[in-house]
Amino acid sequence: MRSAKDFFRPLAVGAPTPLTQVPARPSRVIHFFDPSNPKMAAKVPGMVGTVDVLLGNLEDAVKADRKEAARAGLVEIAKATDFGANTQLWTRINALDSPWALDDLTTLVTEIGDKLDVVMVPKVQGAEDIHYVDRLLAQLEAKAGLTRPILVHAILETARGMVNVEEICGASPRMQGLSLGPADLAADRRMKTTRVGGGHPGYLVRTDPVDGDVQGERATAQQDLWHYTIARMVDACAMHGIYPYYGPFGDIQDVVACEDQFRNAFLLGCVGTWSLHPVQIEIAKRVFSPSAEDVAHARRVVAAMGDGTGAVMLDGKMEDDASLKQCLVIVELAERLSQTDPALAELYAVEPAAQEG
Ligand SMILES: CC(C)(COP(=O)(O)OP(=O)(O)OC[C@H]1O[C@@H](n2cnc3c(N)ncnc32)[C@H](O)[C@@H]1OP(=O)(O)O)[C@@H](O)C(=O)NCCC(=O)NCCSC(=O)C[C@H](O)C(=O)O
Ligand SMILES: [Mg+2]
Repeated sequence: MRSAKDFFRPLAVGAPTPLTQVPARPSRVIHFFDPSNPKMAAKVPGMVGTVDVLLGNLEDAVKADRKEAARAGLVEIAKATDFGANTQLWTRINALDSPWALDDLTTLVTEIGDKLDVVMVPKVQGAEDIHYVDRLLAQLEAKAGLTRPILVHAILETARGMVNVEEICGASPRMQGLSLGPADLAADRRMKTTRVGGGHPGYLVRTDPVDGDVQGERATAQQDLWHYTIARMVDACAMHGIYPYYGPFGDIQDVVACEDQFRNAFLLGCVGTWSLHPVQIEIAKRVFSPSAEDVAHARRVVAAMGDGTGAVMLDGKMEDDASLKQCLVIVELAERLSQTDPALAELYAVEPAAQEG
């Protein structure tokens, strides 16, 4: 473990100084594309400004014999594309135990490191994986002459990674956030699901029998398979000042259940999610932006609470310091999103002066 004094020192001579705070840029939707797929790659320039993050995926979903093509394709796209101020470029590299991860990092940082905001690392098991990437990134940044550090995002998709979630979040000042990898995590945990995220109709609770009639009609309610996992991620991220995200929802056609899954994650504290197909982009943006009603209510509470102390009644409900703090989360998120999204600025009626602050 590094001492507190060393924690924010560069890990290689000439590497940029680590950030003490993760930049709070909108990342409601992390849109995955396969850079080796010509049809998807052609769509990327047109998606700039419509998604918060464009992620060139090099790992799973890219066939083994397309790994080099995907890496080269991402370099080409990054060099040719102006991502503007409101869309970040991220990548998901191959797993650290694969034959491709080292070349992924070496090529991407030296070729397009100046355009790359975040490297997503899959199947992170513990702090040792982050330490490895941290040092390597510092060496490569120094070699490439980069002036700002590339951040790291870990995917939780093993039981060991989940058990070590707190140490992963705190392993480096580069840590930007965590995503849930429900498909790999389910397999590693030996869960009996066969889906990429989402629920399962068999995971339910049933009301008690009436008059001992166990065969009688009894209401059931499907439960959320991911509640425990997401809640743990959210706490670990909040503790370390980094951001939690849901992950993939593989049933592309079921836009209704997709929205439900995204909203559960939003309500529990996640700041964004992945989109795997263009149809999921608008869902993610809508769900991870607070509603106009919630923003208006939150502002009323903030106004009613004055100096923030004491308790007041508003619409028959008690408001105090703790509800004020929840409302400030909503108001601050709305103001941050309004700075990059004119439609939301209008929806939330944010004054231009507030947008600049
Ligand atoms: C899921 C898909 C394979 C579906 O692709 P396709 O069959 O081509 O869908 P459509 O015909 O509906 O596509 C319509 C047009 O849209 C383009 N398209 C599709 N997806 C994308 C995209 N992601 N970005 C940009 N453009 C896209 C198609 O090319 C069509 O174009 P056109 O013909 O010109 O109209 C496909 O969507 C896909 O591969 N998506 C990404 C999948 C992915 O990244 N998977 C990895 C992340 S999930 C994971 O890894 C699990 C996780 O790690 C865990 O453990 O849980
Ligand atoms: Mg996975």
